[in-house]
Amino acid sequence: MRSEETTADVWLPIPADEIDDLPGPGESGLNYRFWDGGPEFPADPARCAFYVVPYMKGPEIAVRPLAAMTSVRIVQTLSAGIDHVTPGIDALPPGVALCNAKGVHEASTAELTLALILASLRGIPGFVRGQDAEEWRAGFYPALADKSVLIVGYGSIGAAIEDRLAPFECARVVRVARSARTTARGPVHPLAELPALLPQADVVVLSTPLTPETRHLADAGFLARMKDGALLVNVARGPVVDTAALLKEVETGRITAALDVTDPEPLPAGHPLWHAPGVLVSPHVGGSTSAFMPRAKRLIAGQLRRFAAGEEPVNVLLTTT
Ligand SMILES: NC(=O)c1ccc[n+]([C@@H]2O[C@H](COP(=O)([O-])OP(=O)(O)OC[C@H]3O[C@@H](n4cnc5c(N)ncnc54)[C@H](O)[C@@H]3O)[C@@H](O)[C@H]2O)c1
Ligand SMILES: O=C(O)[C@H](O)COP(=O)(O)O
Repeated sequence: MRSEETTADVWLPIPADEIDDLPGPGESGLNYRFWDGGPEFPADPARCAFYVVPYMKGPEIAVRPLAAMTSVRIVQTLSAGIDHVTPGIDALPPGVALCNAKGVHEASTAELTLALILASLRGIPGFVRGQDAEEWRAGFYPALADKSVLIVGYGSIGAAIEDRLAPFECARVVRVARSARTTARGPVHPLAELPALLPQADVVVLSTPLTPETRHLADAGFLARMKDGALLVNVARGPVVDTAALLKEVETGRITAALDVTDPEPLPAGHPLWHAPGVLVSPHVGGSTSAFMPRAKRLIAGQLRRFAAGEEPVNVLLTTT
């Protein structure tokens, strides 16, 4: 990477001096430019070869500089989901690798999934309200033990959720992904089998990416197939659930829900989901923990070392044509 022709700009949303083990600008020919998603981005986007998309920003920010990045080779997100970047990929030249943050979010998102399942089943939100009101609200609540859990979107996060379910003595963990495969734990069922599997699950976890195929995957028909008393957990993306259909279903008290992601997001004041019966909402914090920054920095440093050495990046989800 040393010659003049290969000297290239890297746009980082984290200052270069805060990331250990980055290839030094002298040795690599890489020229680090800081952009945190603010209104001013570095001059000369046409020189950018490696763009690290600022974290937790919507498409309007993530995508804004893409059209001007005529020599970009790698677009790296710090999120697992790339739905906020895909609206901009048509503007990219061919051969650009779009890489996600596989390895960064699994542990944190799986932890939150367990927290939401346990809190919802065991009635923790009601205890917090009781404590606020100084009321002793004793009762009987469902356990996770002996329950059947269905994970829809069994990828990196789905597998991390299954890892964390292991000590809870569930009756079954059932896995669904786009297509069938076998894992050391057992089969992953194809999406076509979902309608038959839904009525058997006590807890249904959504951990798919948001794609045209998964938008409103949990629609009225999906929700109607869920067992009476079942819990729906969404840690995927808000629009994977049809919010209007979910509101109708929870109003009847037939099912409950725990949502780390909502549609719309952020959920505005006055939205009916805030006070819907049996619905626990967390503000899209699945990946937002102390584990994020060290893991994100390690990913960036590794990708840039590979880039400077002329090696292929990891976590490539697609290459533009
Ligand atoms: N709540 C959060 O803070 C948070 C954090 C990280 C990721 N996420 C979301 O979780 C998603 C999954 O992340 P991952 O790292 O596990 O991705 P992944 O690519 O490893 O796994 C996704 C799985 O979903 C399956 N899938 C895709 N389309 C499907 C469909 N139509 N029906 C059923 N399954 C389908 C795939 O086959 C794959 O097994 C991300 O795309 C992101 O949207 C949310
Ligand atoms: O997909 C993820 O990793 C998290 O949900 C954060 O995604 P975002 O940065 O696209 O909001």
